[in-house]
Amino acid sequence: MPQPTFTDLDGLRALCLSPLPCDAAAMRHIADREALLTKPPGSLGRLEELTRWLGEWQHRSEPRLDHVQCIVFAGNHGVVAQGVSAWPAEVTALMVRNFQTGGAAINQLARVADATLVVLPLEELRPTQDFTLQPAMTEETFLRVVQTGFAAVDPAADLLCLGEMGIGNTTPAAALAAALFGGTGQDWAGPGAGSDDAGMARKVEVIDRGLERHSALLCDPLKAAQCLGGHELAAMMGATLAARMHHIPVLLDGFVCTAAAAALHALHNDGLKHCRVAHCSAEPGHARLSQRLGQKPLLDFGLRLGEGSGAALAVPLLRAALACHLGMHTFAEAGIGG
Ligand SMILES: O=C(O)c1ccc[n+]([C@@H]2O[C@H](COP(=O)([O-])O)[C@@H](O)[C@H]2O)c1
Ligand SMILES: Cc1cc2nc[nH]c2cc1C
Repeated sequence: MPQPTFTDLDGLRALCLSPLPCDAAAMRHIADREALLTKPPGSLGRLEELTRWLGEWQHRSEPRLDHVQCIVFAGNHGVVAQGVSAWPAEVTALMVRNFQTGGAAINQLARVADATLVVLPLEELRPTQDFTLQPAMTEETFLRVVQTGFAAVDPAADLLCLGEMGIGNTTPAAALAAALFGGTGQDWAGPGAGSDDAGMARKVEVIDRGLERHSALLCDPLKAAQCLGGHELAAMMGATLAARMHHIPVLLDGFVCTAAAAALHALHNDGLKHCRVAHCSAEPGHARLSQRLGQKPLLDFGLRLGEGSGAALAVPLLRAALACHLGMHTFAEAGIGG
């Protein structure tokens, strides 16, 4: 498939609204085999549903997980100047270096998941604009980072794990969630990477000011993502869209990643059907956000790290689902039953 070029929001919107290439026949084939395996029907619970989901989106009646790609997008945020994070913006670049030298949690979890890790700092880590004063990104910058995210996806991947790093990014994520699903800063803000009560109060107020400033545009999910989001959020949205076009199922990570992808759901009710929320973050808004997307996170481990950590952690679960589906004997093969 040729790489699309996003020159305006309407072109991007058209792709977001284009038909969803799922494969119902592959899913039926998997369900038919599942019924023959040596176990009471349905007894492998959600593992069975996950195998069908992989086949439906990979377009394979025998799904594979030979090549798992994990992408961590990194960006900085203008709103950090307003004291919305417990950490200074410089930590974003320092953590990118840590990813590149193998020292972060995601390096270990990606290795355990047998995933190829790609780390992509966006816009040379220049911060977005402060969204309480102006749109976080111009339309041009927004489209450029969406495109970068789209292009980062390996079309040959069997599964994509998405993650991010960006000091301050739980603030744009909460603002975007409020814009897409309603509510205020109070409804969607959480402690992020460790904000105290005073930091949380600043965050709530910053989100509310952003919602107020851009209120005229927020009925459009793409405008909301441009005005309130961030570089790494826009790139994750682009990567999620690319994965759908390339028939690659996606594991979304925590609150920030899910909020970024949620714009696709807001544009089209089925826009995230090829995605699963991998875990429920301890960030309080994440459970509600997952619910609004009709998603039940696969794991609930109290993680609140980002980096794609929860997505990588869920990969062995998918490998387990496939191992059972592909490796088990049927009743006939095992000589059980009449
Ligand atoms: O996505 C999540 O569930 C999540 C929850 C808490 C913190 N984070 C990470 O923490 C950073 C943002 O926190 P903050 O407080 O600076 O907005 C950013 O690098 C995220 O990857 C991410
Ligand atoms: C140290 C640190 C590591 C992170 N990884 C993702 N977000 C993070 C935020 C901080 C502060």
